[in-house]
Order: sequence, then C-alpha cells, then structure tokens
Amino acid sequence: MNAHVSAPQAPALVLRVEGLSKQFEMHHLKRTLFAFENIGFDLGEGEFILLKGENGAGKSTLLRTLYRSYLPRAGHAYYHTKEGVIDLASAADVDIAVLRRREIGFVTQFLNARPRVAAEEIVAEPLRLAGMPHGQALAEARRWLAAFGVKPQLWPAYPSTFSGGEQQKVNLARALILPQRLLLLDEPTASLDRSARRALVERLAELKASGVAMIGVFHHPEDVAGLIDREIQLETIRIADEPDDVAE
Ligand SMILES: Nc1ncnc2c1ncn2[C@@H]1O[C@H](COP(=O)(O)OP(=O)(O)OP(=O)(O)O)[C@@H](O)[C@H]1O
Repeated sequence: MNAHVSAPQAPALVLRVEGLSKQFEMHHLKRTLFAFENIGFDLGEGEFILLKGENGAGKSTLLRTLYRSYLPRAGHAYYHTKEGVIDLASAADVDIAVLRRREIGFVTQFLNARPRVAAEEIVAEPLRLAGMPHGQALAEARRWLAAFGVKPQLWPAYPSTFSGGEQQKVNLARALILPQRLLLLDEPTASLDRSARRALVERLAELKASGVAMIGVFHHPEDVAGLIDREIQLETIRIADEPDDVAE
C-alpha cells in the first residue's frame, strides 16, 4: 500500500516584502538618516510576526511604511487581495485609501479623537461604514467598550476629555471591531491596565484564528507570546555620514 503523506499546506500569502528600505532626509542638518534597509519577509493568513529591535531601530517606521504613511526609498511590499496583487510601496493613494477602509488596519496607542463625537459612535463607525444598521452597530460597539473596560457612563461622552488609558481603549475597540486581513500593531498595549491587555490579547487570538495576518511591536512581548509565529529583528543602522567620522 502506498501511504501518501502530504506536506502541511502553507497559509495563503497576504504580504511579501522585498528589499524594503526607508531613509529620512534631515535637510536642516544636511544628513540622511537610514531607518531600515533591505527588509524582506512573507506573511500568510493567520500568521503573527513580532518586530524586535532597540529604540530607533525602525520598527514604527516599518509599520508606517507598510501602512503607506511613508513612501519607502526602495523595495516592494506586495499585498495579495482576492482580486490581485498590489504593491503598497508604489500603489496610488486612492487604492491605499480603499485598502485602509476595507483590509488593512493600523493600531497604535494614540487616539485621533474627533471633537464632539461620542465614544460609542467612534467605535461603531467602521461597522456602519460596512453597512450595519446603526442600532446594531451601537450595540456591538458597547459590547467592545465593555470588553476593554470602558465604564458605561463614558460611552456617550466625548473621548477628548478621557484619560490616556481610556482613550487608548476606545481606539483599540474601534480598530479591532471589524476584522481586517492585515493588522499593523504599534505598541497597542502601552499604558493599558491588565484586564484591558487581556481583552486585547483575547481579541487578537480570535482574529488570528479567523485568518487575520498581523505584524506588531510590543513593549511587553510576553503578553502575546502564545500568538507569535516568527520574529524579525531590526538592526540599528550606523553610518559614518561625514568623511571626518570615519575612523583612521
Ligand atoms: N518623520 C521622521 N523624520 C525624521 N526621522 C525620523 C522620522 N520618524 C522616525 N525617524 C527616525 O527613524 C529612526 C527609526 O525610528 P522608529 O520610530 O521607527 O524607531 P523604533 O524602532 O520604533 O523605536 P522605539 O523602540 O524607540 O519606538 C529613528 O532614528 C528616528 O529618529
């Protein structure tokens, strides 16, 4: 009898990064600052990559470049959609805007609080934009605000008056309420209390199990130890940028 053993199938590719580099021109100092150089990796559905490196190694800049807040100097970031492949490094802004609305989420510790919009409306908005009726979206938003430990009396209030931790919880609830295909996580647990951290990790585990791909920087990586598939270490690039700096 011929036993046929098939190799485990690799998860469907979500992102292939090749030779990605980013530098900042410090015009006033007439210097170039190299944030990261020649980064490459693959990320599949349901995979979680932890970004590591010392302060200033370029972790946040890499996440922002993948979200296209920054344009890279060189390289590619091929994002695989159901319709085809799009290079995040060179796609038109209008295509990036569509991806940000539907597929790629960016989660930070900072809330971009809008004046005179209630916390529960801010959290419900992604569901409403996706077509959910208002009442249902609000109910779901309240469920998530409760899960992250935001007190019910704050739900109809404006987050601009909230504490830093409360604002962060609103931000996380909004960012994670609608499953996306790719989540970029920039220290989302910073300044969260323990129960909110637990709620966040539970939600990330749920999203991972449903196939969401994630790349994240975590101040306390032990929080997400059970989710990590691979780690990428970014090295701080030291360049002697003036002839005088070169050791004799
Ligand atoms: N907009 C910018 N203009 C100029 N330089 C920048 C800019 N953003 C980041 N940098 C520089 O790029 C380098 C990488 O910064 P980045 O914030 O990505 O590091 P990090 O690894 O996330 O650091 P940390 O662990 O401290 O958060 C740093 O030297 C920083 O000063």
